[in-house]
Amino acid sequence: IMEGHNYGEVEAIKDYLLSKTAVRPTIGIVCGSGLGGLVENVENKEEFKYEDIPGFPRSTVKGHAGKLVFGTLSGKQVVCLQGRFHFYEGHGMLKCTLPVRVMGLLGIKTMVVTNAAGGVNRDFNVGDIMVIKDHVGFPTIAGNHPLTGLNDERFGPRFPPMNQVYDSSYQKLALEIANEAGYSSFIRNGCYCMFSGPTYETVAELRLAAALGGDAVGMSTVPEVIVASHMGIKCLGLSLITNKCIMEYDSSEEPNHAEVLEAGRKASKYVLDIVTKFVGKL
Ligand SMILES: Nc1nc2ncn(CCNC(CO)CO)c2c(=O)[nH]1
Repeated sequence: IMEGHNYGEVEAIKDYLLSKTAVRPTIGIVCGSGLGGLVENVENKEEFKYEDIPGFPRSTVKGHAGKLVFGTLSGKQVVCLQGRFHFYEGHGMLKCTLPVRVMGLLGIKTMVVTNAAGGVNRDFNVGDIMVIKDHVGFPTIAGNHPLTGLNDERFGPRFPPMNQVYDSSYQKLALEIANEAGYSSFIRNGCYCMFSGPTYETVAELRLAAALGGDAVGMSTVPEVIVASHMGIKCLGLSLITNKCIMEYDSSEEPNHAEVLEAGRKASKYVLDIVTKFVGKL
């Protein structure tokens, strides 16, 4: 099949899942590195391992469980992706974003996407939570894009607008929730820059991101948000800052995945609190 034409594949997975659960989710939640604990507050959980879902990709990254979790959160019917697919794992962009298309056909109208990210903005600290207001997708700008190839109008339009991709009322609500919860000292609002990974960025690449107004960098989220927005799903993005990017040549430090997972575990309770309250207020 020509790339970009996976409606039938997605529909078959949707039909399989609808036959297995009575949950009809209106909200999808994507859990980032070390943020799998987000599903702790979900009640009446019904879990499907990715490998048990016919046609679903396999997750390969440490810290990503690989489960689709249906249930109720703050009184709303939700579906959570516990473990996401990254472009750096070698999945094409179509496969990376297939779970979002499945959630779209399941009927979600809102997607909350969380990720771990490196802090580029020098005011950011480890443990900060950044409400995403916009993104720069280096891979998608270069053509590694989930919407290239044939466009299936049943998903969305050929040329989708991207100027409102992070819903401004959702950003406002998330910031209000965080400030009311007493998180004002570590809640941020900024721009997320995606690099393909798996390498972390060079100093020059980080300076490029900063020059473009980037506040945080990561290796995910952009493809999922593009595909969700294409399907008319409104998005809220939350980046947990797990490390400060090294932007000097004479630094002896090195970024590593262990510190990302550790910081994620420590601060995930705040992300969980914001998401739980956000879902309740929709
Ligand atoms: N400099 C930098 N720091 C980061 N901390 C978390 N991530 C997000 C990537 N997370 C995993 C892979 O999913 C690698 O730690 C990054 C990143 O991409 N770059």
